[in-house]
Amino acid sequence: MTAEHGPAVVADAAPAGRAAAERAVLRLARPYLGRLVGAGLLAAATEFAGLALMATATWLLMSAAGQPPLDRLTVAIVAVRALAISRGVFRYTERLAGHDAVLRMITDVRARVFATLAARRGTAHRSGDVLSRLVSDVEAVQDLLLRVLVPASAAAVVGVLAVAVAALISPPAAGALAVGLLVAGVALPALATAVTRRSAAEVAPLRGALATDAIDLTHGAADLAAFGATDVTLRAAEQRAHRLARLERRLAATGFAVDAAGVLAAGVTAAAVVLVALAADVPGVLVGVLAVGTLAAVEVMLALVAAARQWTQLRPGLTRVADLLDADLPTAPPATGPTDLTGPHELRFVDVTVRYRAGAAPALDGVSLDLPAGRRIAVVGPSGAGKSTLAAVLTGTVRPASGRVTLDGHDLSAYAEEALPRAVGGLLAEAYVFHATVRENLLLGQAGAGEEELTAATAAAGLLDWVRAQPAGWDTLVGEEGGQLSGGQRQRLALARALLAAPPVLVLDEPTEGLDPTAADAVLASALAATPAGHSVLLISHRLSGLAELDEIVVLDGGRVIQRGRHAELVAAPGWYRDQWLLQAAAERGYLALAP
Ligand SMILES: Nc1ncnc2c1ncn2[C@@H]1O[C@H](COP(=O)(O)OP(=O)(O)OP(=O)(O)O)[C@@H](O)[C@H]1O
Repeated sequence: MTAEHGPAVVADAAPAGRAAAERAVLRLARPYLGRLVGAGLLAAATEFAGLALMATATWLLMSAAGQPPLDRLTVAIVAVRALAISRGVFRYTERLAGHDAVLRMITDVRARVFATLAARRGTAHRSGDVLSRLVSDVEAVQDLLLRVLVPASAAAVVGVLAVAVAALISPPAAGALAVGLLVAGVALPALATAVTRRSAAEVAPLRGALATDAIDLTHGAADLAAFGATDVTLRAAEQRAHRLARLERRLAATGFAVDAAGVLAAGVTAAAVVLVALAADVPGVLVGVLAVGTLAAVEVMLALVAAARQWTQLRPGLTRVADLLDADLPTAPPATGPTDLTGPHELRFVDVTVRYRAGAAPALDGVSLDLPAGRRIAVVGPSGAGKSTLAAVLTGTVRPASGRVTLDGHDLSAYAEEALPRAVGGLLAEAYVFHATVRENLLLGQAGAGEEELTAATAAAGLLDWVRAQPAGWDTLVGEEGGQLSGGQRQRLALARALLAAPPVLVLDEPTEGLDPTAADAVLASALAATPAGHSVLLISHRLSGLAELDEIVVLDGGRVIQRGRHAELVAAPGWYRDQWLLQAAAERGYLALAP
């Protein structure tokens, strides 16, 4: 088994076979099939009422021209009114039934997509990709049903009915109508799909690339300007925009050509039906009815062209949803570990190896560690040594390829995902600060914390003076990702939240990053002092200052433990720790000498 942070399991676009995605969507729709079929029948009734209205009105007008007695027209007059009203009623109920079914189904699908993505939180999806899966891809499922399947099946039903009714008047004319409807309902949609598919396949990634360009050009504006790369990036974005515009123009032009072919098909079919009906000696009024009815029926069938276009555009999204929901999830083994995690704990690493990618050098290589209740250890080492990986293994976000990590003798994977954070947690690398108030960000650590606890944790993190100096105090908004705070304040806020949460095994990954040496020493000392006596601490740090009181210091390099012991022992022995300690001490002496 390799680490959980492996390559994404989700295939992004490869279709699993023809119409496999559509079949998957229909499987999802099964519980709502009754409502969807009802919506389809109502849509067919709407279209048929429209068609019958045109035909009846034509008969009425042409018959009225011969000034027959009024009672011969009464039924048709009533029918015109009834059809006009019923068409509106059918349309309304169809929309109601269709949307009701689809919105219920979409809620299910969105929940399942969310659950699947959450279960794969270790895999490398970009946040934008996750968002698009949850929003636009799921909407593709909705559009497939409401804009493709329901209108297409309604059009097919109406087409068959129109041919059947025309056959009652004149079978040869019905034959001509059938040919016209096949052209409008089969040949033209196939043509529309063929001409749209290639351009649509190019348009979608181009639009995605343009959206990324827009984000890079706005979020990265300062860095692009600093490196003089604004013009080059802007030109690349403009070129993409021009290509997209060209493609969309071509797409629109071919779209218009297909639409024009549809109008032509309606005219030619109507002319053919009239000629065939006249040749078959159909009475004049009925020829008129057939002509207008044909125009209306072809119009209904042309809805299939729009449906086909829509379908082509929806396919990538549908395929992604279907792949996501179809793929077998790596099922977590049932949680067998204890659920009461409130007491003191013993955490052990035995010969733990972590490999992010098969074949790559391990990020942790045979690391063993003992963290009984109340013990405080620091993990130090050069950049890329595996320190954050160790913290990630500890919190259960990365699983080892070999070796064991146990909490109170039970394998970490035996604990329920939601139970583990009650025992192990803290300040992890790049802690997220929410666009909310200081208080709300802190309460995430301990939901019921009162003023006293907030004050203690914030003081220990060295942020209390700043909070008190703010006009809004605890209710100060910190901005998106803490953007209205300095880097150091953001870090202190995240540390205060971790101290407030106070899990029995507290992990602190670089808690003083971004602070100057004096502040860093003070914050580290107060944070350690604020940790209850029976709680163990695993501190990850670049700085070697302030570690003298810790029970053990573990030096990692290239994923291996190269030194371990107390601070005094390590500075006395030759090796990475002593070299680094001397270097850092000299650098900080220089910094302090320069500081005003
Ligand atoms: N998600 C990941 N996918 C692939 N490789 C990773 C991932 N995270 C870390 N690594 C690799 O694992 C190794 C250890 O990384 P880690 O972040 O644990 O080091 P670190 O000691 O915390 O470094 P730093 O002090 O710079 O934060 C590095 O070589 C890194 O490139």
